[in-house]
Amino acid sequence: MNNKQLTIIKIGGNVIDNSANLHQFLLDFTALPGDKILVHGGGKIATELGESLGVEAKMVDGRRITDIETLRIVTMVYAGLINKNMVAQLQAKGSNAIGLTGADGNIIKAKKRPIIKFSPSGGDLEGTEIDYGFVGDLDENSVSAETLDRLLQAGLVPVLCAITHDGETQLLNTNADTIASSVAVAMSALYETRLVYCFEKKGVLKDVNDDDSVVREIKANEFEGLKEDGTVQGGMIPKLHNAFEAIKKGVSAVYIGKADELMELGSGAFGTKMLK
Ligand SMILES: Nc1ncnc2c1ncn2[C@@H]1O[C@H](COP(=O)(O)OP(=O)(O)O)[C@@H](O)[C@H]1O
Ligand SMILES: CC(=O)N[C@@H](CCC(=O)OP(=O)(O)O)C(=O)O
Repeated sequence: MNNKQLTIIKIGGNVIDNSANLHQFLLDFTALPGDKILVHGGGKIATELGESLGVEAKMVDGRRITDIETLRIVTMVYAGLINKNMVAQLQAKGSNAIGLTGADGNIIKAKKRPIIKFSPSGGDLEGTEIDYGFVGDLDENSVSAETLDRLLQAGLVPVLCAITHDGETQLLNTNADTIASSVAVAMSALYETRLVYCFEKKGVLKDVNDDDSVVREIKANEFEGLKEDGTVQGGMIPKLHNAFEAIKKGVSAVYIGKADELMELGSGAFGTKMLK
């Protein structure tokens, strides 16, 4: 058992898009004790900028089809606009943040997703071939835990965006929930690691329209049933998949909850906790 503790927090695009919510979240993040890493998305902002430039967003199974035009947009939005603004805000709040893509320091090396047959159960796209374009998939060797550890030991707070690379000049777009999960798994070799997904709802909800219907704990073997009965849908499906992957592969604790309730994390009253 590692005695060093680390918290990895992922913040989604709906919170980033609201400046008051983002400001409060970054204050709470700064106040959180101990070593920490922030992973951010920003899908909503990339979609809006794309639309204003005449590039329509195409999502399949919660993942963005990333052609060359889209890759330019997401690189500008995630690695530039969002990442650098977040670092500047964290610096002003007293967190010594350093903003990084997966190419910086070779922190996350991904593999371009091959053209795959899409087979959701009963979906319209069943059997069709999908080319996701410049989307990067991660495996157990993708994240350099040693490099992240060196940054933490230097007193820095890594702020990772959803851009990775293949090591051969190509930048790739990787879902931020997946990055958070893979970083947490890799870091759990060195630290006792907890992973926290923050978004705009109070946790995984029994009824997505009732904000107070939070499910406090979900066991891995309950996930399939929640998908089948429609309790979890859309972006929540890949988020839960990533959450359970992390728990299965050695992360000590995984939570999904509301960004502005982050201060409740230690009290046991924060969001939904994933169980093995
Ligand atoms: N049972 C559920 N509980 C909470 N949210 C759910 C549920 N089922 C589907 N969702 C949807 O999942 C969304 C979160 O997924 P996503 O948009 O990918 O998150 P993020 O903003 O972190 O990227 C919520 O905004 C909500 O609309
Ligand atoms: C491949 C892929 O889908 N990448 C994501 C990366 C951003 C992200 O994950 O943003 P949120 O966390 O705000 O959804 C995308 O471009 O939407």
